[in-house]
Amino acid sequence: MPRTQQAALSAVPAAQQPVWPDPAALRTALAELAVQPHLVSPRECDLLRDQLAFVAGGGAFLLQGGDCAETFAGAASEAVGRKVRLLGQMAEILAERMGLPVVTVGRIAGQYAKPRSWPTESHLGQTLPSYRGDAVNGLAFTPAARTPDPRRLLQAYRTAAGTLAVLRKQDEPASPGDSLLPHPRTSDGGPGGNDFFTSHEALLLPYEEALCRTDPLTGQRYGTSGHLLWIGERTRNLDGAHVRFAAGISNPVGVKLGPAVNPDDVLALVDKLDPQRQPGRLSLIIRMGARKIRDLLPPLVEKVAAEHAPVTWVCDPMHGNTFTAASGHKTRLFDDVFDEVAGFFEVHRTLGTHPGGLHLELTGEAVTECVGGTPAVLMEDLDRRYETACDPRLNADQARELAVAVGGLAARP
Ligand SMILES: O=C[C@H](O)[C@H](O)COP(=O)(O)O
Ligand SMILES: C=C(OP(=O)(O)O)C(=O)O
Ligand SMILES: [Mn+2]
Repeated sequence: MPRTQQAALSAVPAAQQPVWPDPAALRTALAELAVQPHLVSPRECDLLRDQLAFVAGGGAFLLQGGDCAETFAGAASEAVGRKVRLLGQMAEILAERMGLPVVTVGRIAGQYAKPRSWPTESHLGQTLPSYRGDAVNGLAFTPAARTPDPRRLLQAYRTAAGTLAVLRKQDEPASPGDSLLPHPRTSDGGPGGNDFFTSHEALLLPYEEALCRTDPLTGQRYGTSGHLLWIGERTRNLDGAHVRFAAGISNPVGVKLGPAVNPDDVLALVDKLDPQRQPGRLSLIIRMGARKIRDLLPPLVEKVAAEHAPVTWVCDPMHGNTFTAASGHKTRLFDDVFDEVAGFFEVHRTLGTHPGGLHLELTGEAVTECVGGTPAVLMEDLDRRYETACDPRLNADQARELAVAVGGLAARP
C-alpha cells in the first residue's frame, strides 16, 4: 500500500486501542504476523455466510457463544473440548425443540482482546492500565503484567492456531478426518450437521489488518483470524476505523447494538456494512437489557424490515444485564438473561420477523459467575468459583437450562 494511503487509513480514529509503549516492537510483531499462514480460509468464511443466509431467511437458528475473554492459559485442549461439547449439546437441544437446524459459532480461537469502560484501574492507591485481554496485557495487577506487550499478539496468533488444531482434531492422529470445522468441498452450503465456526470481536485493528489476505480465486479480501468478526458496542462509530475495517472484508460480520442506538444509525450501519444486501453477510447483535428490549427493539426491526435488508437478528442477553453484586463481583441474573431472550422473541413474533439467534458468554466449567439457574448459584456462591478474566459467564448447567428454555419459546403460540 502506498504510504499516503496508509496514512489516510490510520487517520481514521480507532477507539479502544491499547497504548503500546514500544512502537518498534509493535511493528516487528505485525510484520511477523503478516507473513503467517491464514488461520481460517476464505472458503470456510463463505460457507458460514451461506449458512447464516438460511438464518436470516428464517430457515435456521444461530448459536454463538464462548468466553467473554479467552485466556492463553484456558486454551488447554480439555477445556476447549468441554466448551465445544457444551455448545454442541445446546445446539442439539435448540434444534430439537425449535424444529430448525442450528449453526454453531464459538467465541473461540481469537477472543483475546477487550474494550473497557475505563482505561485504568486503581487498587490500594495504585493505578495501572486496565486489563485489555491476553492479546494485550496480563490480568495480574502488577505494572509488568499490565504493560501492553506486542509479543502477545504473536502469542494470540499461536494460541488461536492451537485451538483451531484442537477443533480440527489435528492433535488426534487416531481420528483424522473427524474435524469439527467445515468441509466446504462436501457441503451443499445448508446449515446443520456438525460444522463449527469461530468468531471474535475485531478490536485490535493492527492485528486484524496484519491477518487480512486476498483470496487469489476471487480477489476478495478476508480477515483470516476467524470466520465471523464482529464490531463491539463501544467501537461501532459510523465514521470510525472498526466499521471501515469490517466494510472492507468479505467475511460474515456482526455489530453489537446497545440502548443508545437509534433506527437511523442502524440503517446507516447496514448501508456501510452490507451495501449489496447479501443474506448472511450482516448480523445485528442486540444487547439492550431485559427491561429495555421490548421498547427499544421494535423501531429498529421496523426500520430495517422496511428497507428489506436481509440481516440476521441475534440476541445477546448478557451485556445489557451486568451489575455489581454487594460482594464486588460483576454478575448477571439467569432470570434477566432468559427474560431478555423472551422479549427478543416476543418482538419478532409481533412484527413477523425471525428471531435468528443467541449470542452468549458461557464456559464448560462449573463456575459460579452468574446467579440463578438449577442447581441455583446464589449471591453468596459467587466467590467460590469466580474465574472469568472479564465478564461473568453462564456455567454448563445454566447454559443447557437456557437452551431448553429458549427452545420452549419457539413452541409458544
Ligand atoms: O465484554 C464486554 C466489555 O469488555 C466489558 O463488559 C467491559 O467491562 P468493564 O465495564 O468492566 O470495563
Ligand atoms: C465487549 C462485548 O460486548 P459489547 O460490545 O456488546 O459491550 C463482548 O461481547 O464481550
Ligand atoms: Mn463480555
